[in-house]
Amino acid sequence: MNQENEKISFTEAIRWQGRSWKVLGSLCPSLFISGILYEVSNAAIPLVEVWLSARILNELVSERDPRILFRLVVIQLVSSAVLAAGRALLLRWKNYEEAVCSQGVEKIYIDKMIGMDFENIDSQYVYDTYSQICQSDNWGGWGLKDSIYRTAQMAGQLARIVGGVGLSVTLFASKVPVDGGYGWLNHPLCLVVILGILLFVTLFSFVCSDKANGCVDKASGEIMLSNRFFAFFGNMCTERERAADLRVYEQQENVCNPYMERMDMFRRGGVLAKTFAGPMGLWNGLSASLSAILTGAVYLFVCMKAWAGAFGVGSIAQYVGAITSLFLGLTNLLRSLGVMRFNAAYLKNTFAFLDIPDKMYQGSRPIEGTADNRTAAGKGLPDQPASNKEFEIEFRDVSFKYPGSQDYALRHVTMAFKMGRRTAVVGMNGSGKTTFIKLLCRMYDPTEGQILLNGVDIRQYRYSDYIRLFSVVFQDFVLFALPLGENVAGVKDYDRERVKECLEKAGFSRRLDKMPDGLDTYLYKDLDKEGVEVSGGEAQKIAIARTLYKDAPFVILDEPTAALDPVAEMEIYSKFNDIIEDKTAVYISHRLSSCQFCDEILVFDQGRIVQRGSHQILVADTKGKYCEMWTAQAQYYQDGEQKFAPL
Ligand SMILES: Nc1ncnc2c1ncn2[C@@H]1O[C@H](COP(=O)(O)OP(=O)(O)OP(=O)(O)O)[C@@H](O)[C@H]1O
Repeated sequence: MNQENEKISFTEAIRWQGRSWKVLGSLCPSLFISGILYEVSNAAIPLVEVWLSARILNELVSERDPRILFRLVVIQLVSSAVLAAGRALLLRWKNYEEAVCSQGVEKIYIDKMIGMDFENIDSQYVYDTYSQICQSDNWGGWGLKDSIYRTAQMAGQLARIVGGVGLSVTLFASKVPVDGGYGWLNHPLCLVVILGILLFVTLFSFVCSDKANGCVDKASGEIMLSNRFFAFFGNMCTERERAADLRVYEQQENVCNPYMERMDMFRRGGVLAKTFAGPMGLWNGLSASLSAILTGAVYLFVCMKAWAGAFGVGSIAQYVGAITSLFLGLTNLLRSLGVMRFNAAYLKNTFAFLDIPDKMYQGSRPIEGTADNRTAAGKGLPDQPASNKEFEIEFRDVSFKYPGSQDYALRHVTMAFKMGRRTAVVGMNGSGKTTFIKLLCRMYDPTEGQILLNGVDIRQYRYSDYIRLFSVVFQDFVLFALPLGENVAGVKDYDRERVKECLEKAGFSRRLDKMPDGLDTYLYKDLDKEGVEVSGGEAQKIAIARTLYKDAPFVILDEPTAALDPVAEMEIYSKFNDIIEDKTAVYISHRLSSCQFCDEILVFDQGRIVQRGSHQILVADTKGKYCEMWTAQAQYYQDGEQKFAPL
């Protein structure tokens, strides 16, 4: 990131800042208003207080009129109370808006990720860009969030400058009596020298703090990489799914700790410590000493003018406060501009992520009969998914390479799904079965060839309509830590009877009876401490029920019974026809005996369909791949039977 930062010019930084204002302005306009008002009040309140205090002090050392003094003290007290209360209210408003906006910014990324072309999710570039955003946010709130705070702070700094100028004008305008020997203080050169010192110290102090920031900037690449390692190994050690492996293979000691120890960054005497204690500390120290020198110079000048009789002693506090405010405002404004430029590199990365083009799901052709019928209200609507007889899908000479891969995962696949029929897809590991399903669901588009729905290229259809044609249990399906019923229905407002029916068909009814809150029982404990843990097989049954509830014309089951016990597996197979009804079913399994009930079996080998037909036909071809796999499996079972039969 530091190399990026070097390349970003100030004009470009303003461009990225402008873009972020546009995004944030529509996302959380109230945060801009509350943030700016809060920072301005923060800058203005001390100036008001110092001005009133100066009036009181001047009165004390001059006329000492009790009525005026009383009035001034009351004004001071009331205004302090009102301003403090106003600032507290503004802070409350700003904090609230910040929390809302922070969620909004996260939502921007979530929406982008969810709406993204599936193939992009797999891409290394997307992964890197997104991790960079998360890391910079975790590390220092860099990116969109910083751009909001920076804007508000700059407004506050401007207010400090304006206030400082306003309160210090009379310092330069008021003349000392010429006969006291201090007449030279009225000389315009004196004003020029004082302003020159102010300007020089401001600029030099800015340069010092910029150098100090530069030290962190230089280390930022390493810091983020270390953060990434730390987060990765740190999270790994706390993941429940890894707990067993970590213990059995002592991975904490052998993998996590050595990696974390190798990271020099956060250790005593490491890169970060050296950066803070070394040049960065020195630059910051120099900047602070210069500020002190400036304050000293201002005190001297102001006191001399007061001594010479240009104004009352009370005004000393006002002028010192005003000049300090002016100096702080100027330095911090310059610093903020520098930080804005620094942050531009993170904004650039953020927009590189948000601008990743989504090309895949551009089709607009509607598919009749594909309304979402999962809600309770949706059930029974005339626009439910029509019978599968209306949908025929054909692969026409489809070949496919994963993005960035040189090898074809599928080669010249040509086939059509016969309506209402069951198709089994079998093959060795890595032969292309899951890839075939991913293309069918349009997670990816073919590299060559076409997939057609009712004779039309599927790219032309509206994706939301197209995906409603499928119910899929993926090999690596995931359930939500939400109530069981919502997991099955995929919506909050669902038809409870239908969910129960689907769970029963999937063989989950006995477990459902034991669920403390029935369909309302939370799965896992992430969101509810009373949530229940389900076994791998039970989770698979819930995933099958989810498939049934969706009631789509195509049902795809990728290794649907891999985690089921033999009884549950047998139940699913014996009820398979009832479960699937008249839908088109695609079934991937390594257990060839379970494919026998299918009308057609497609045998994949190295991305090609090398055989197709019914079990009887395929098994009869003794030189074919299917027969080879079948014999290997049958052998295993026969051996087993021989071994265990006597028992
Ligand atoms: N995201 C990916 N990027 C690159 N290559 C991939 C990706 N996913 C799979 N592959 C490759 O594509 C080929 C086919 O994989 P696929 O997952 O379709 O096989 P499969 O037949 O389903 O295997 P299994 O029986 O083990 O589930 C494999 O060589 C695999 O390494």
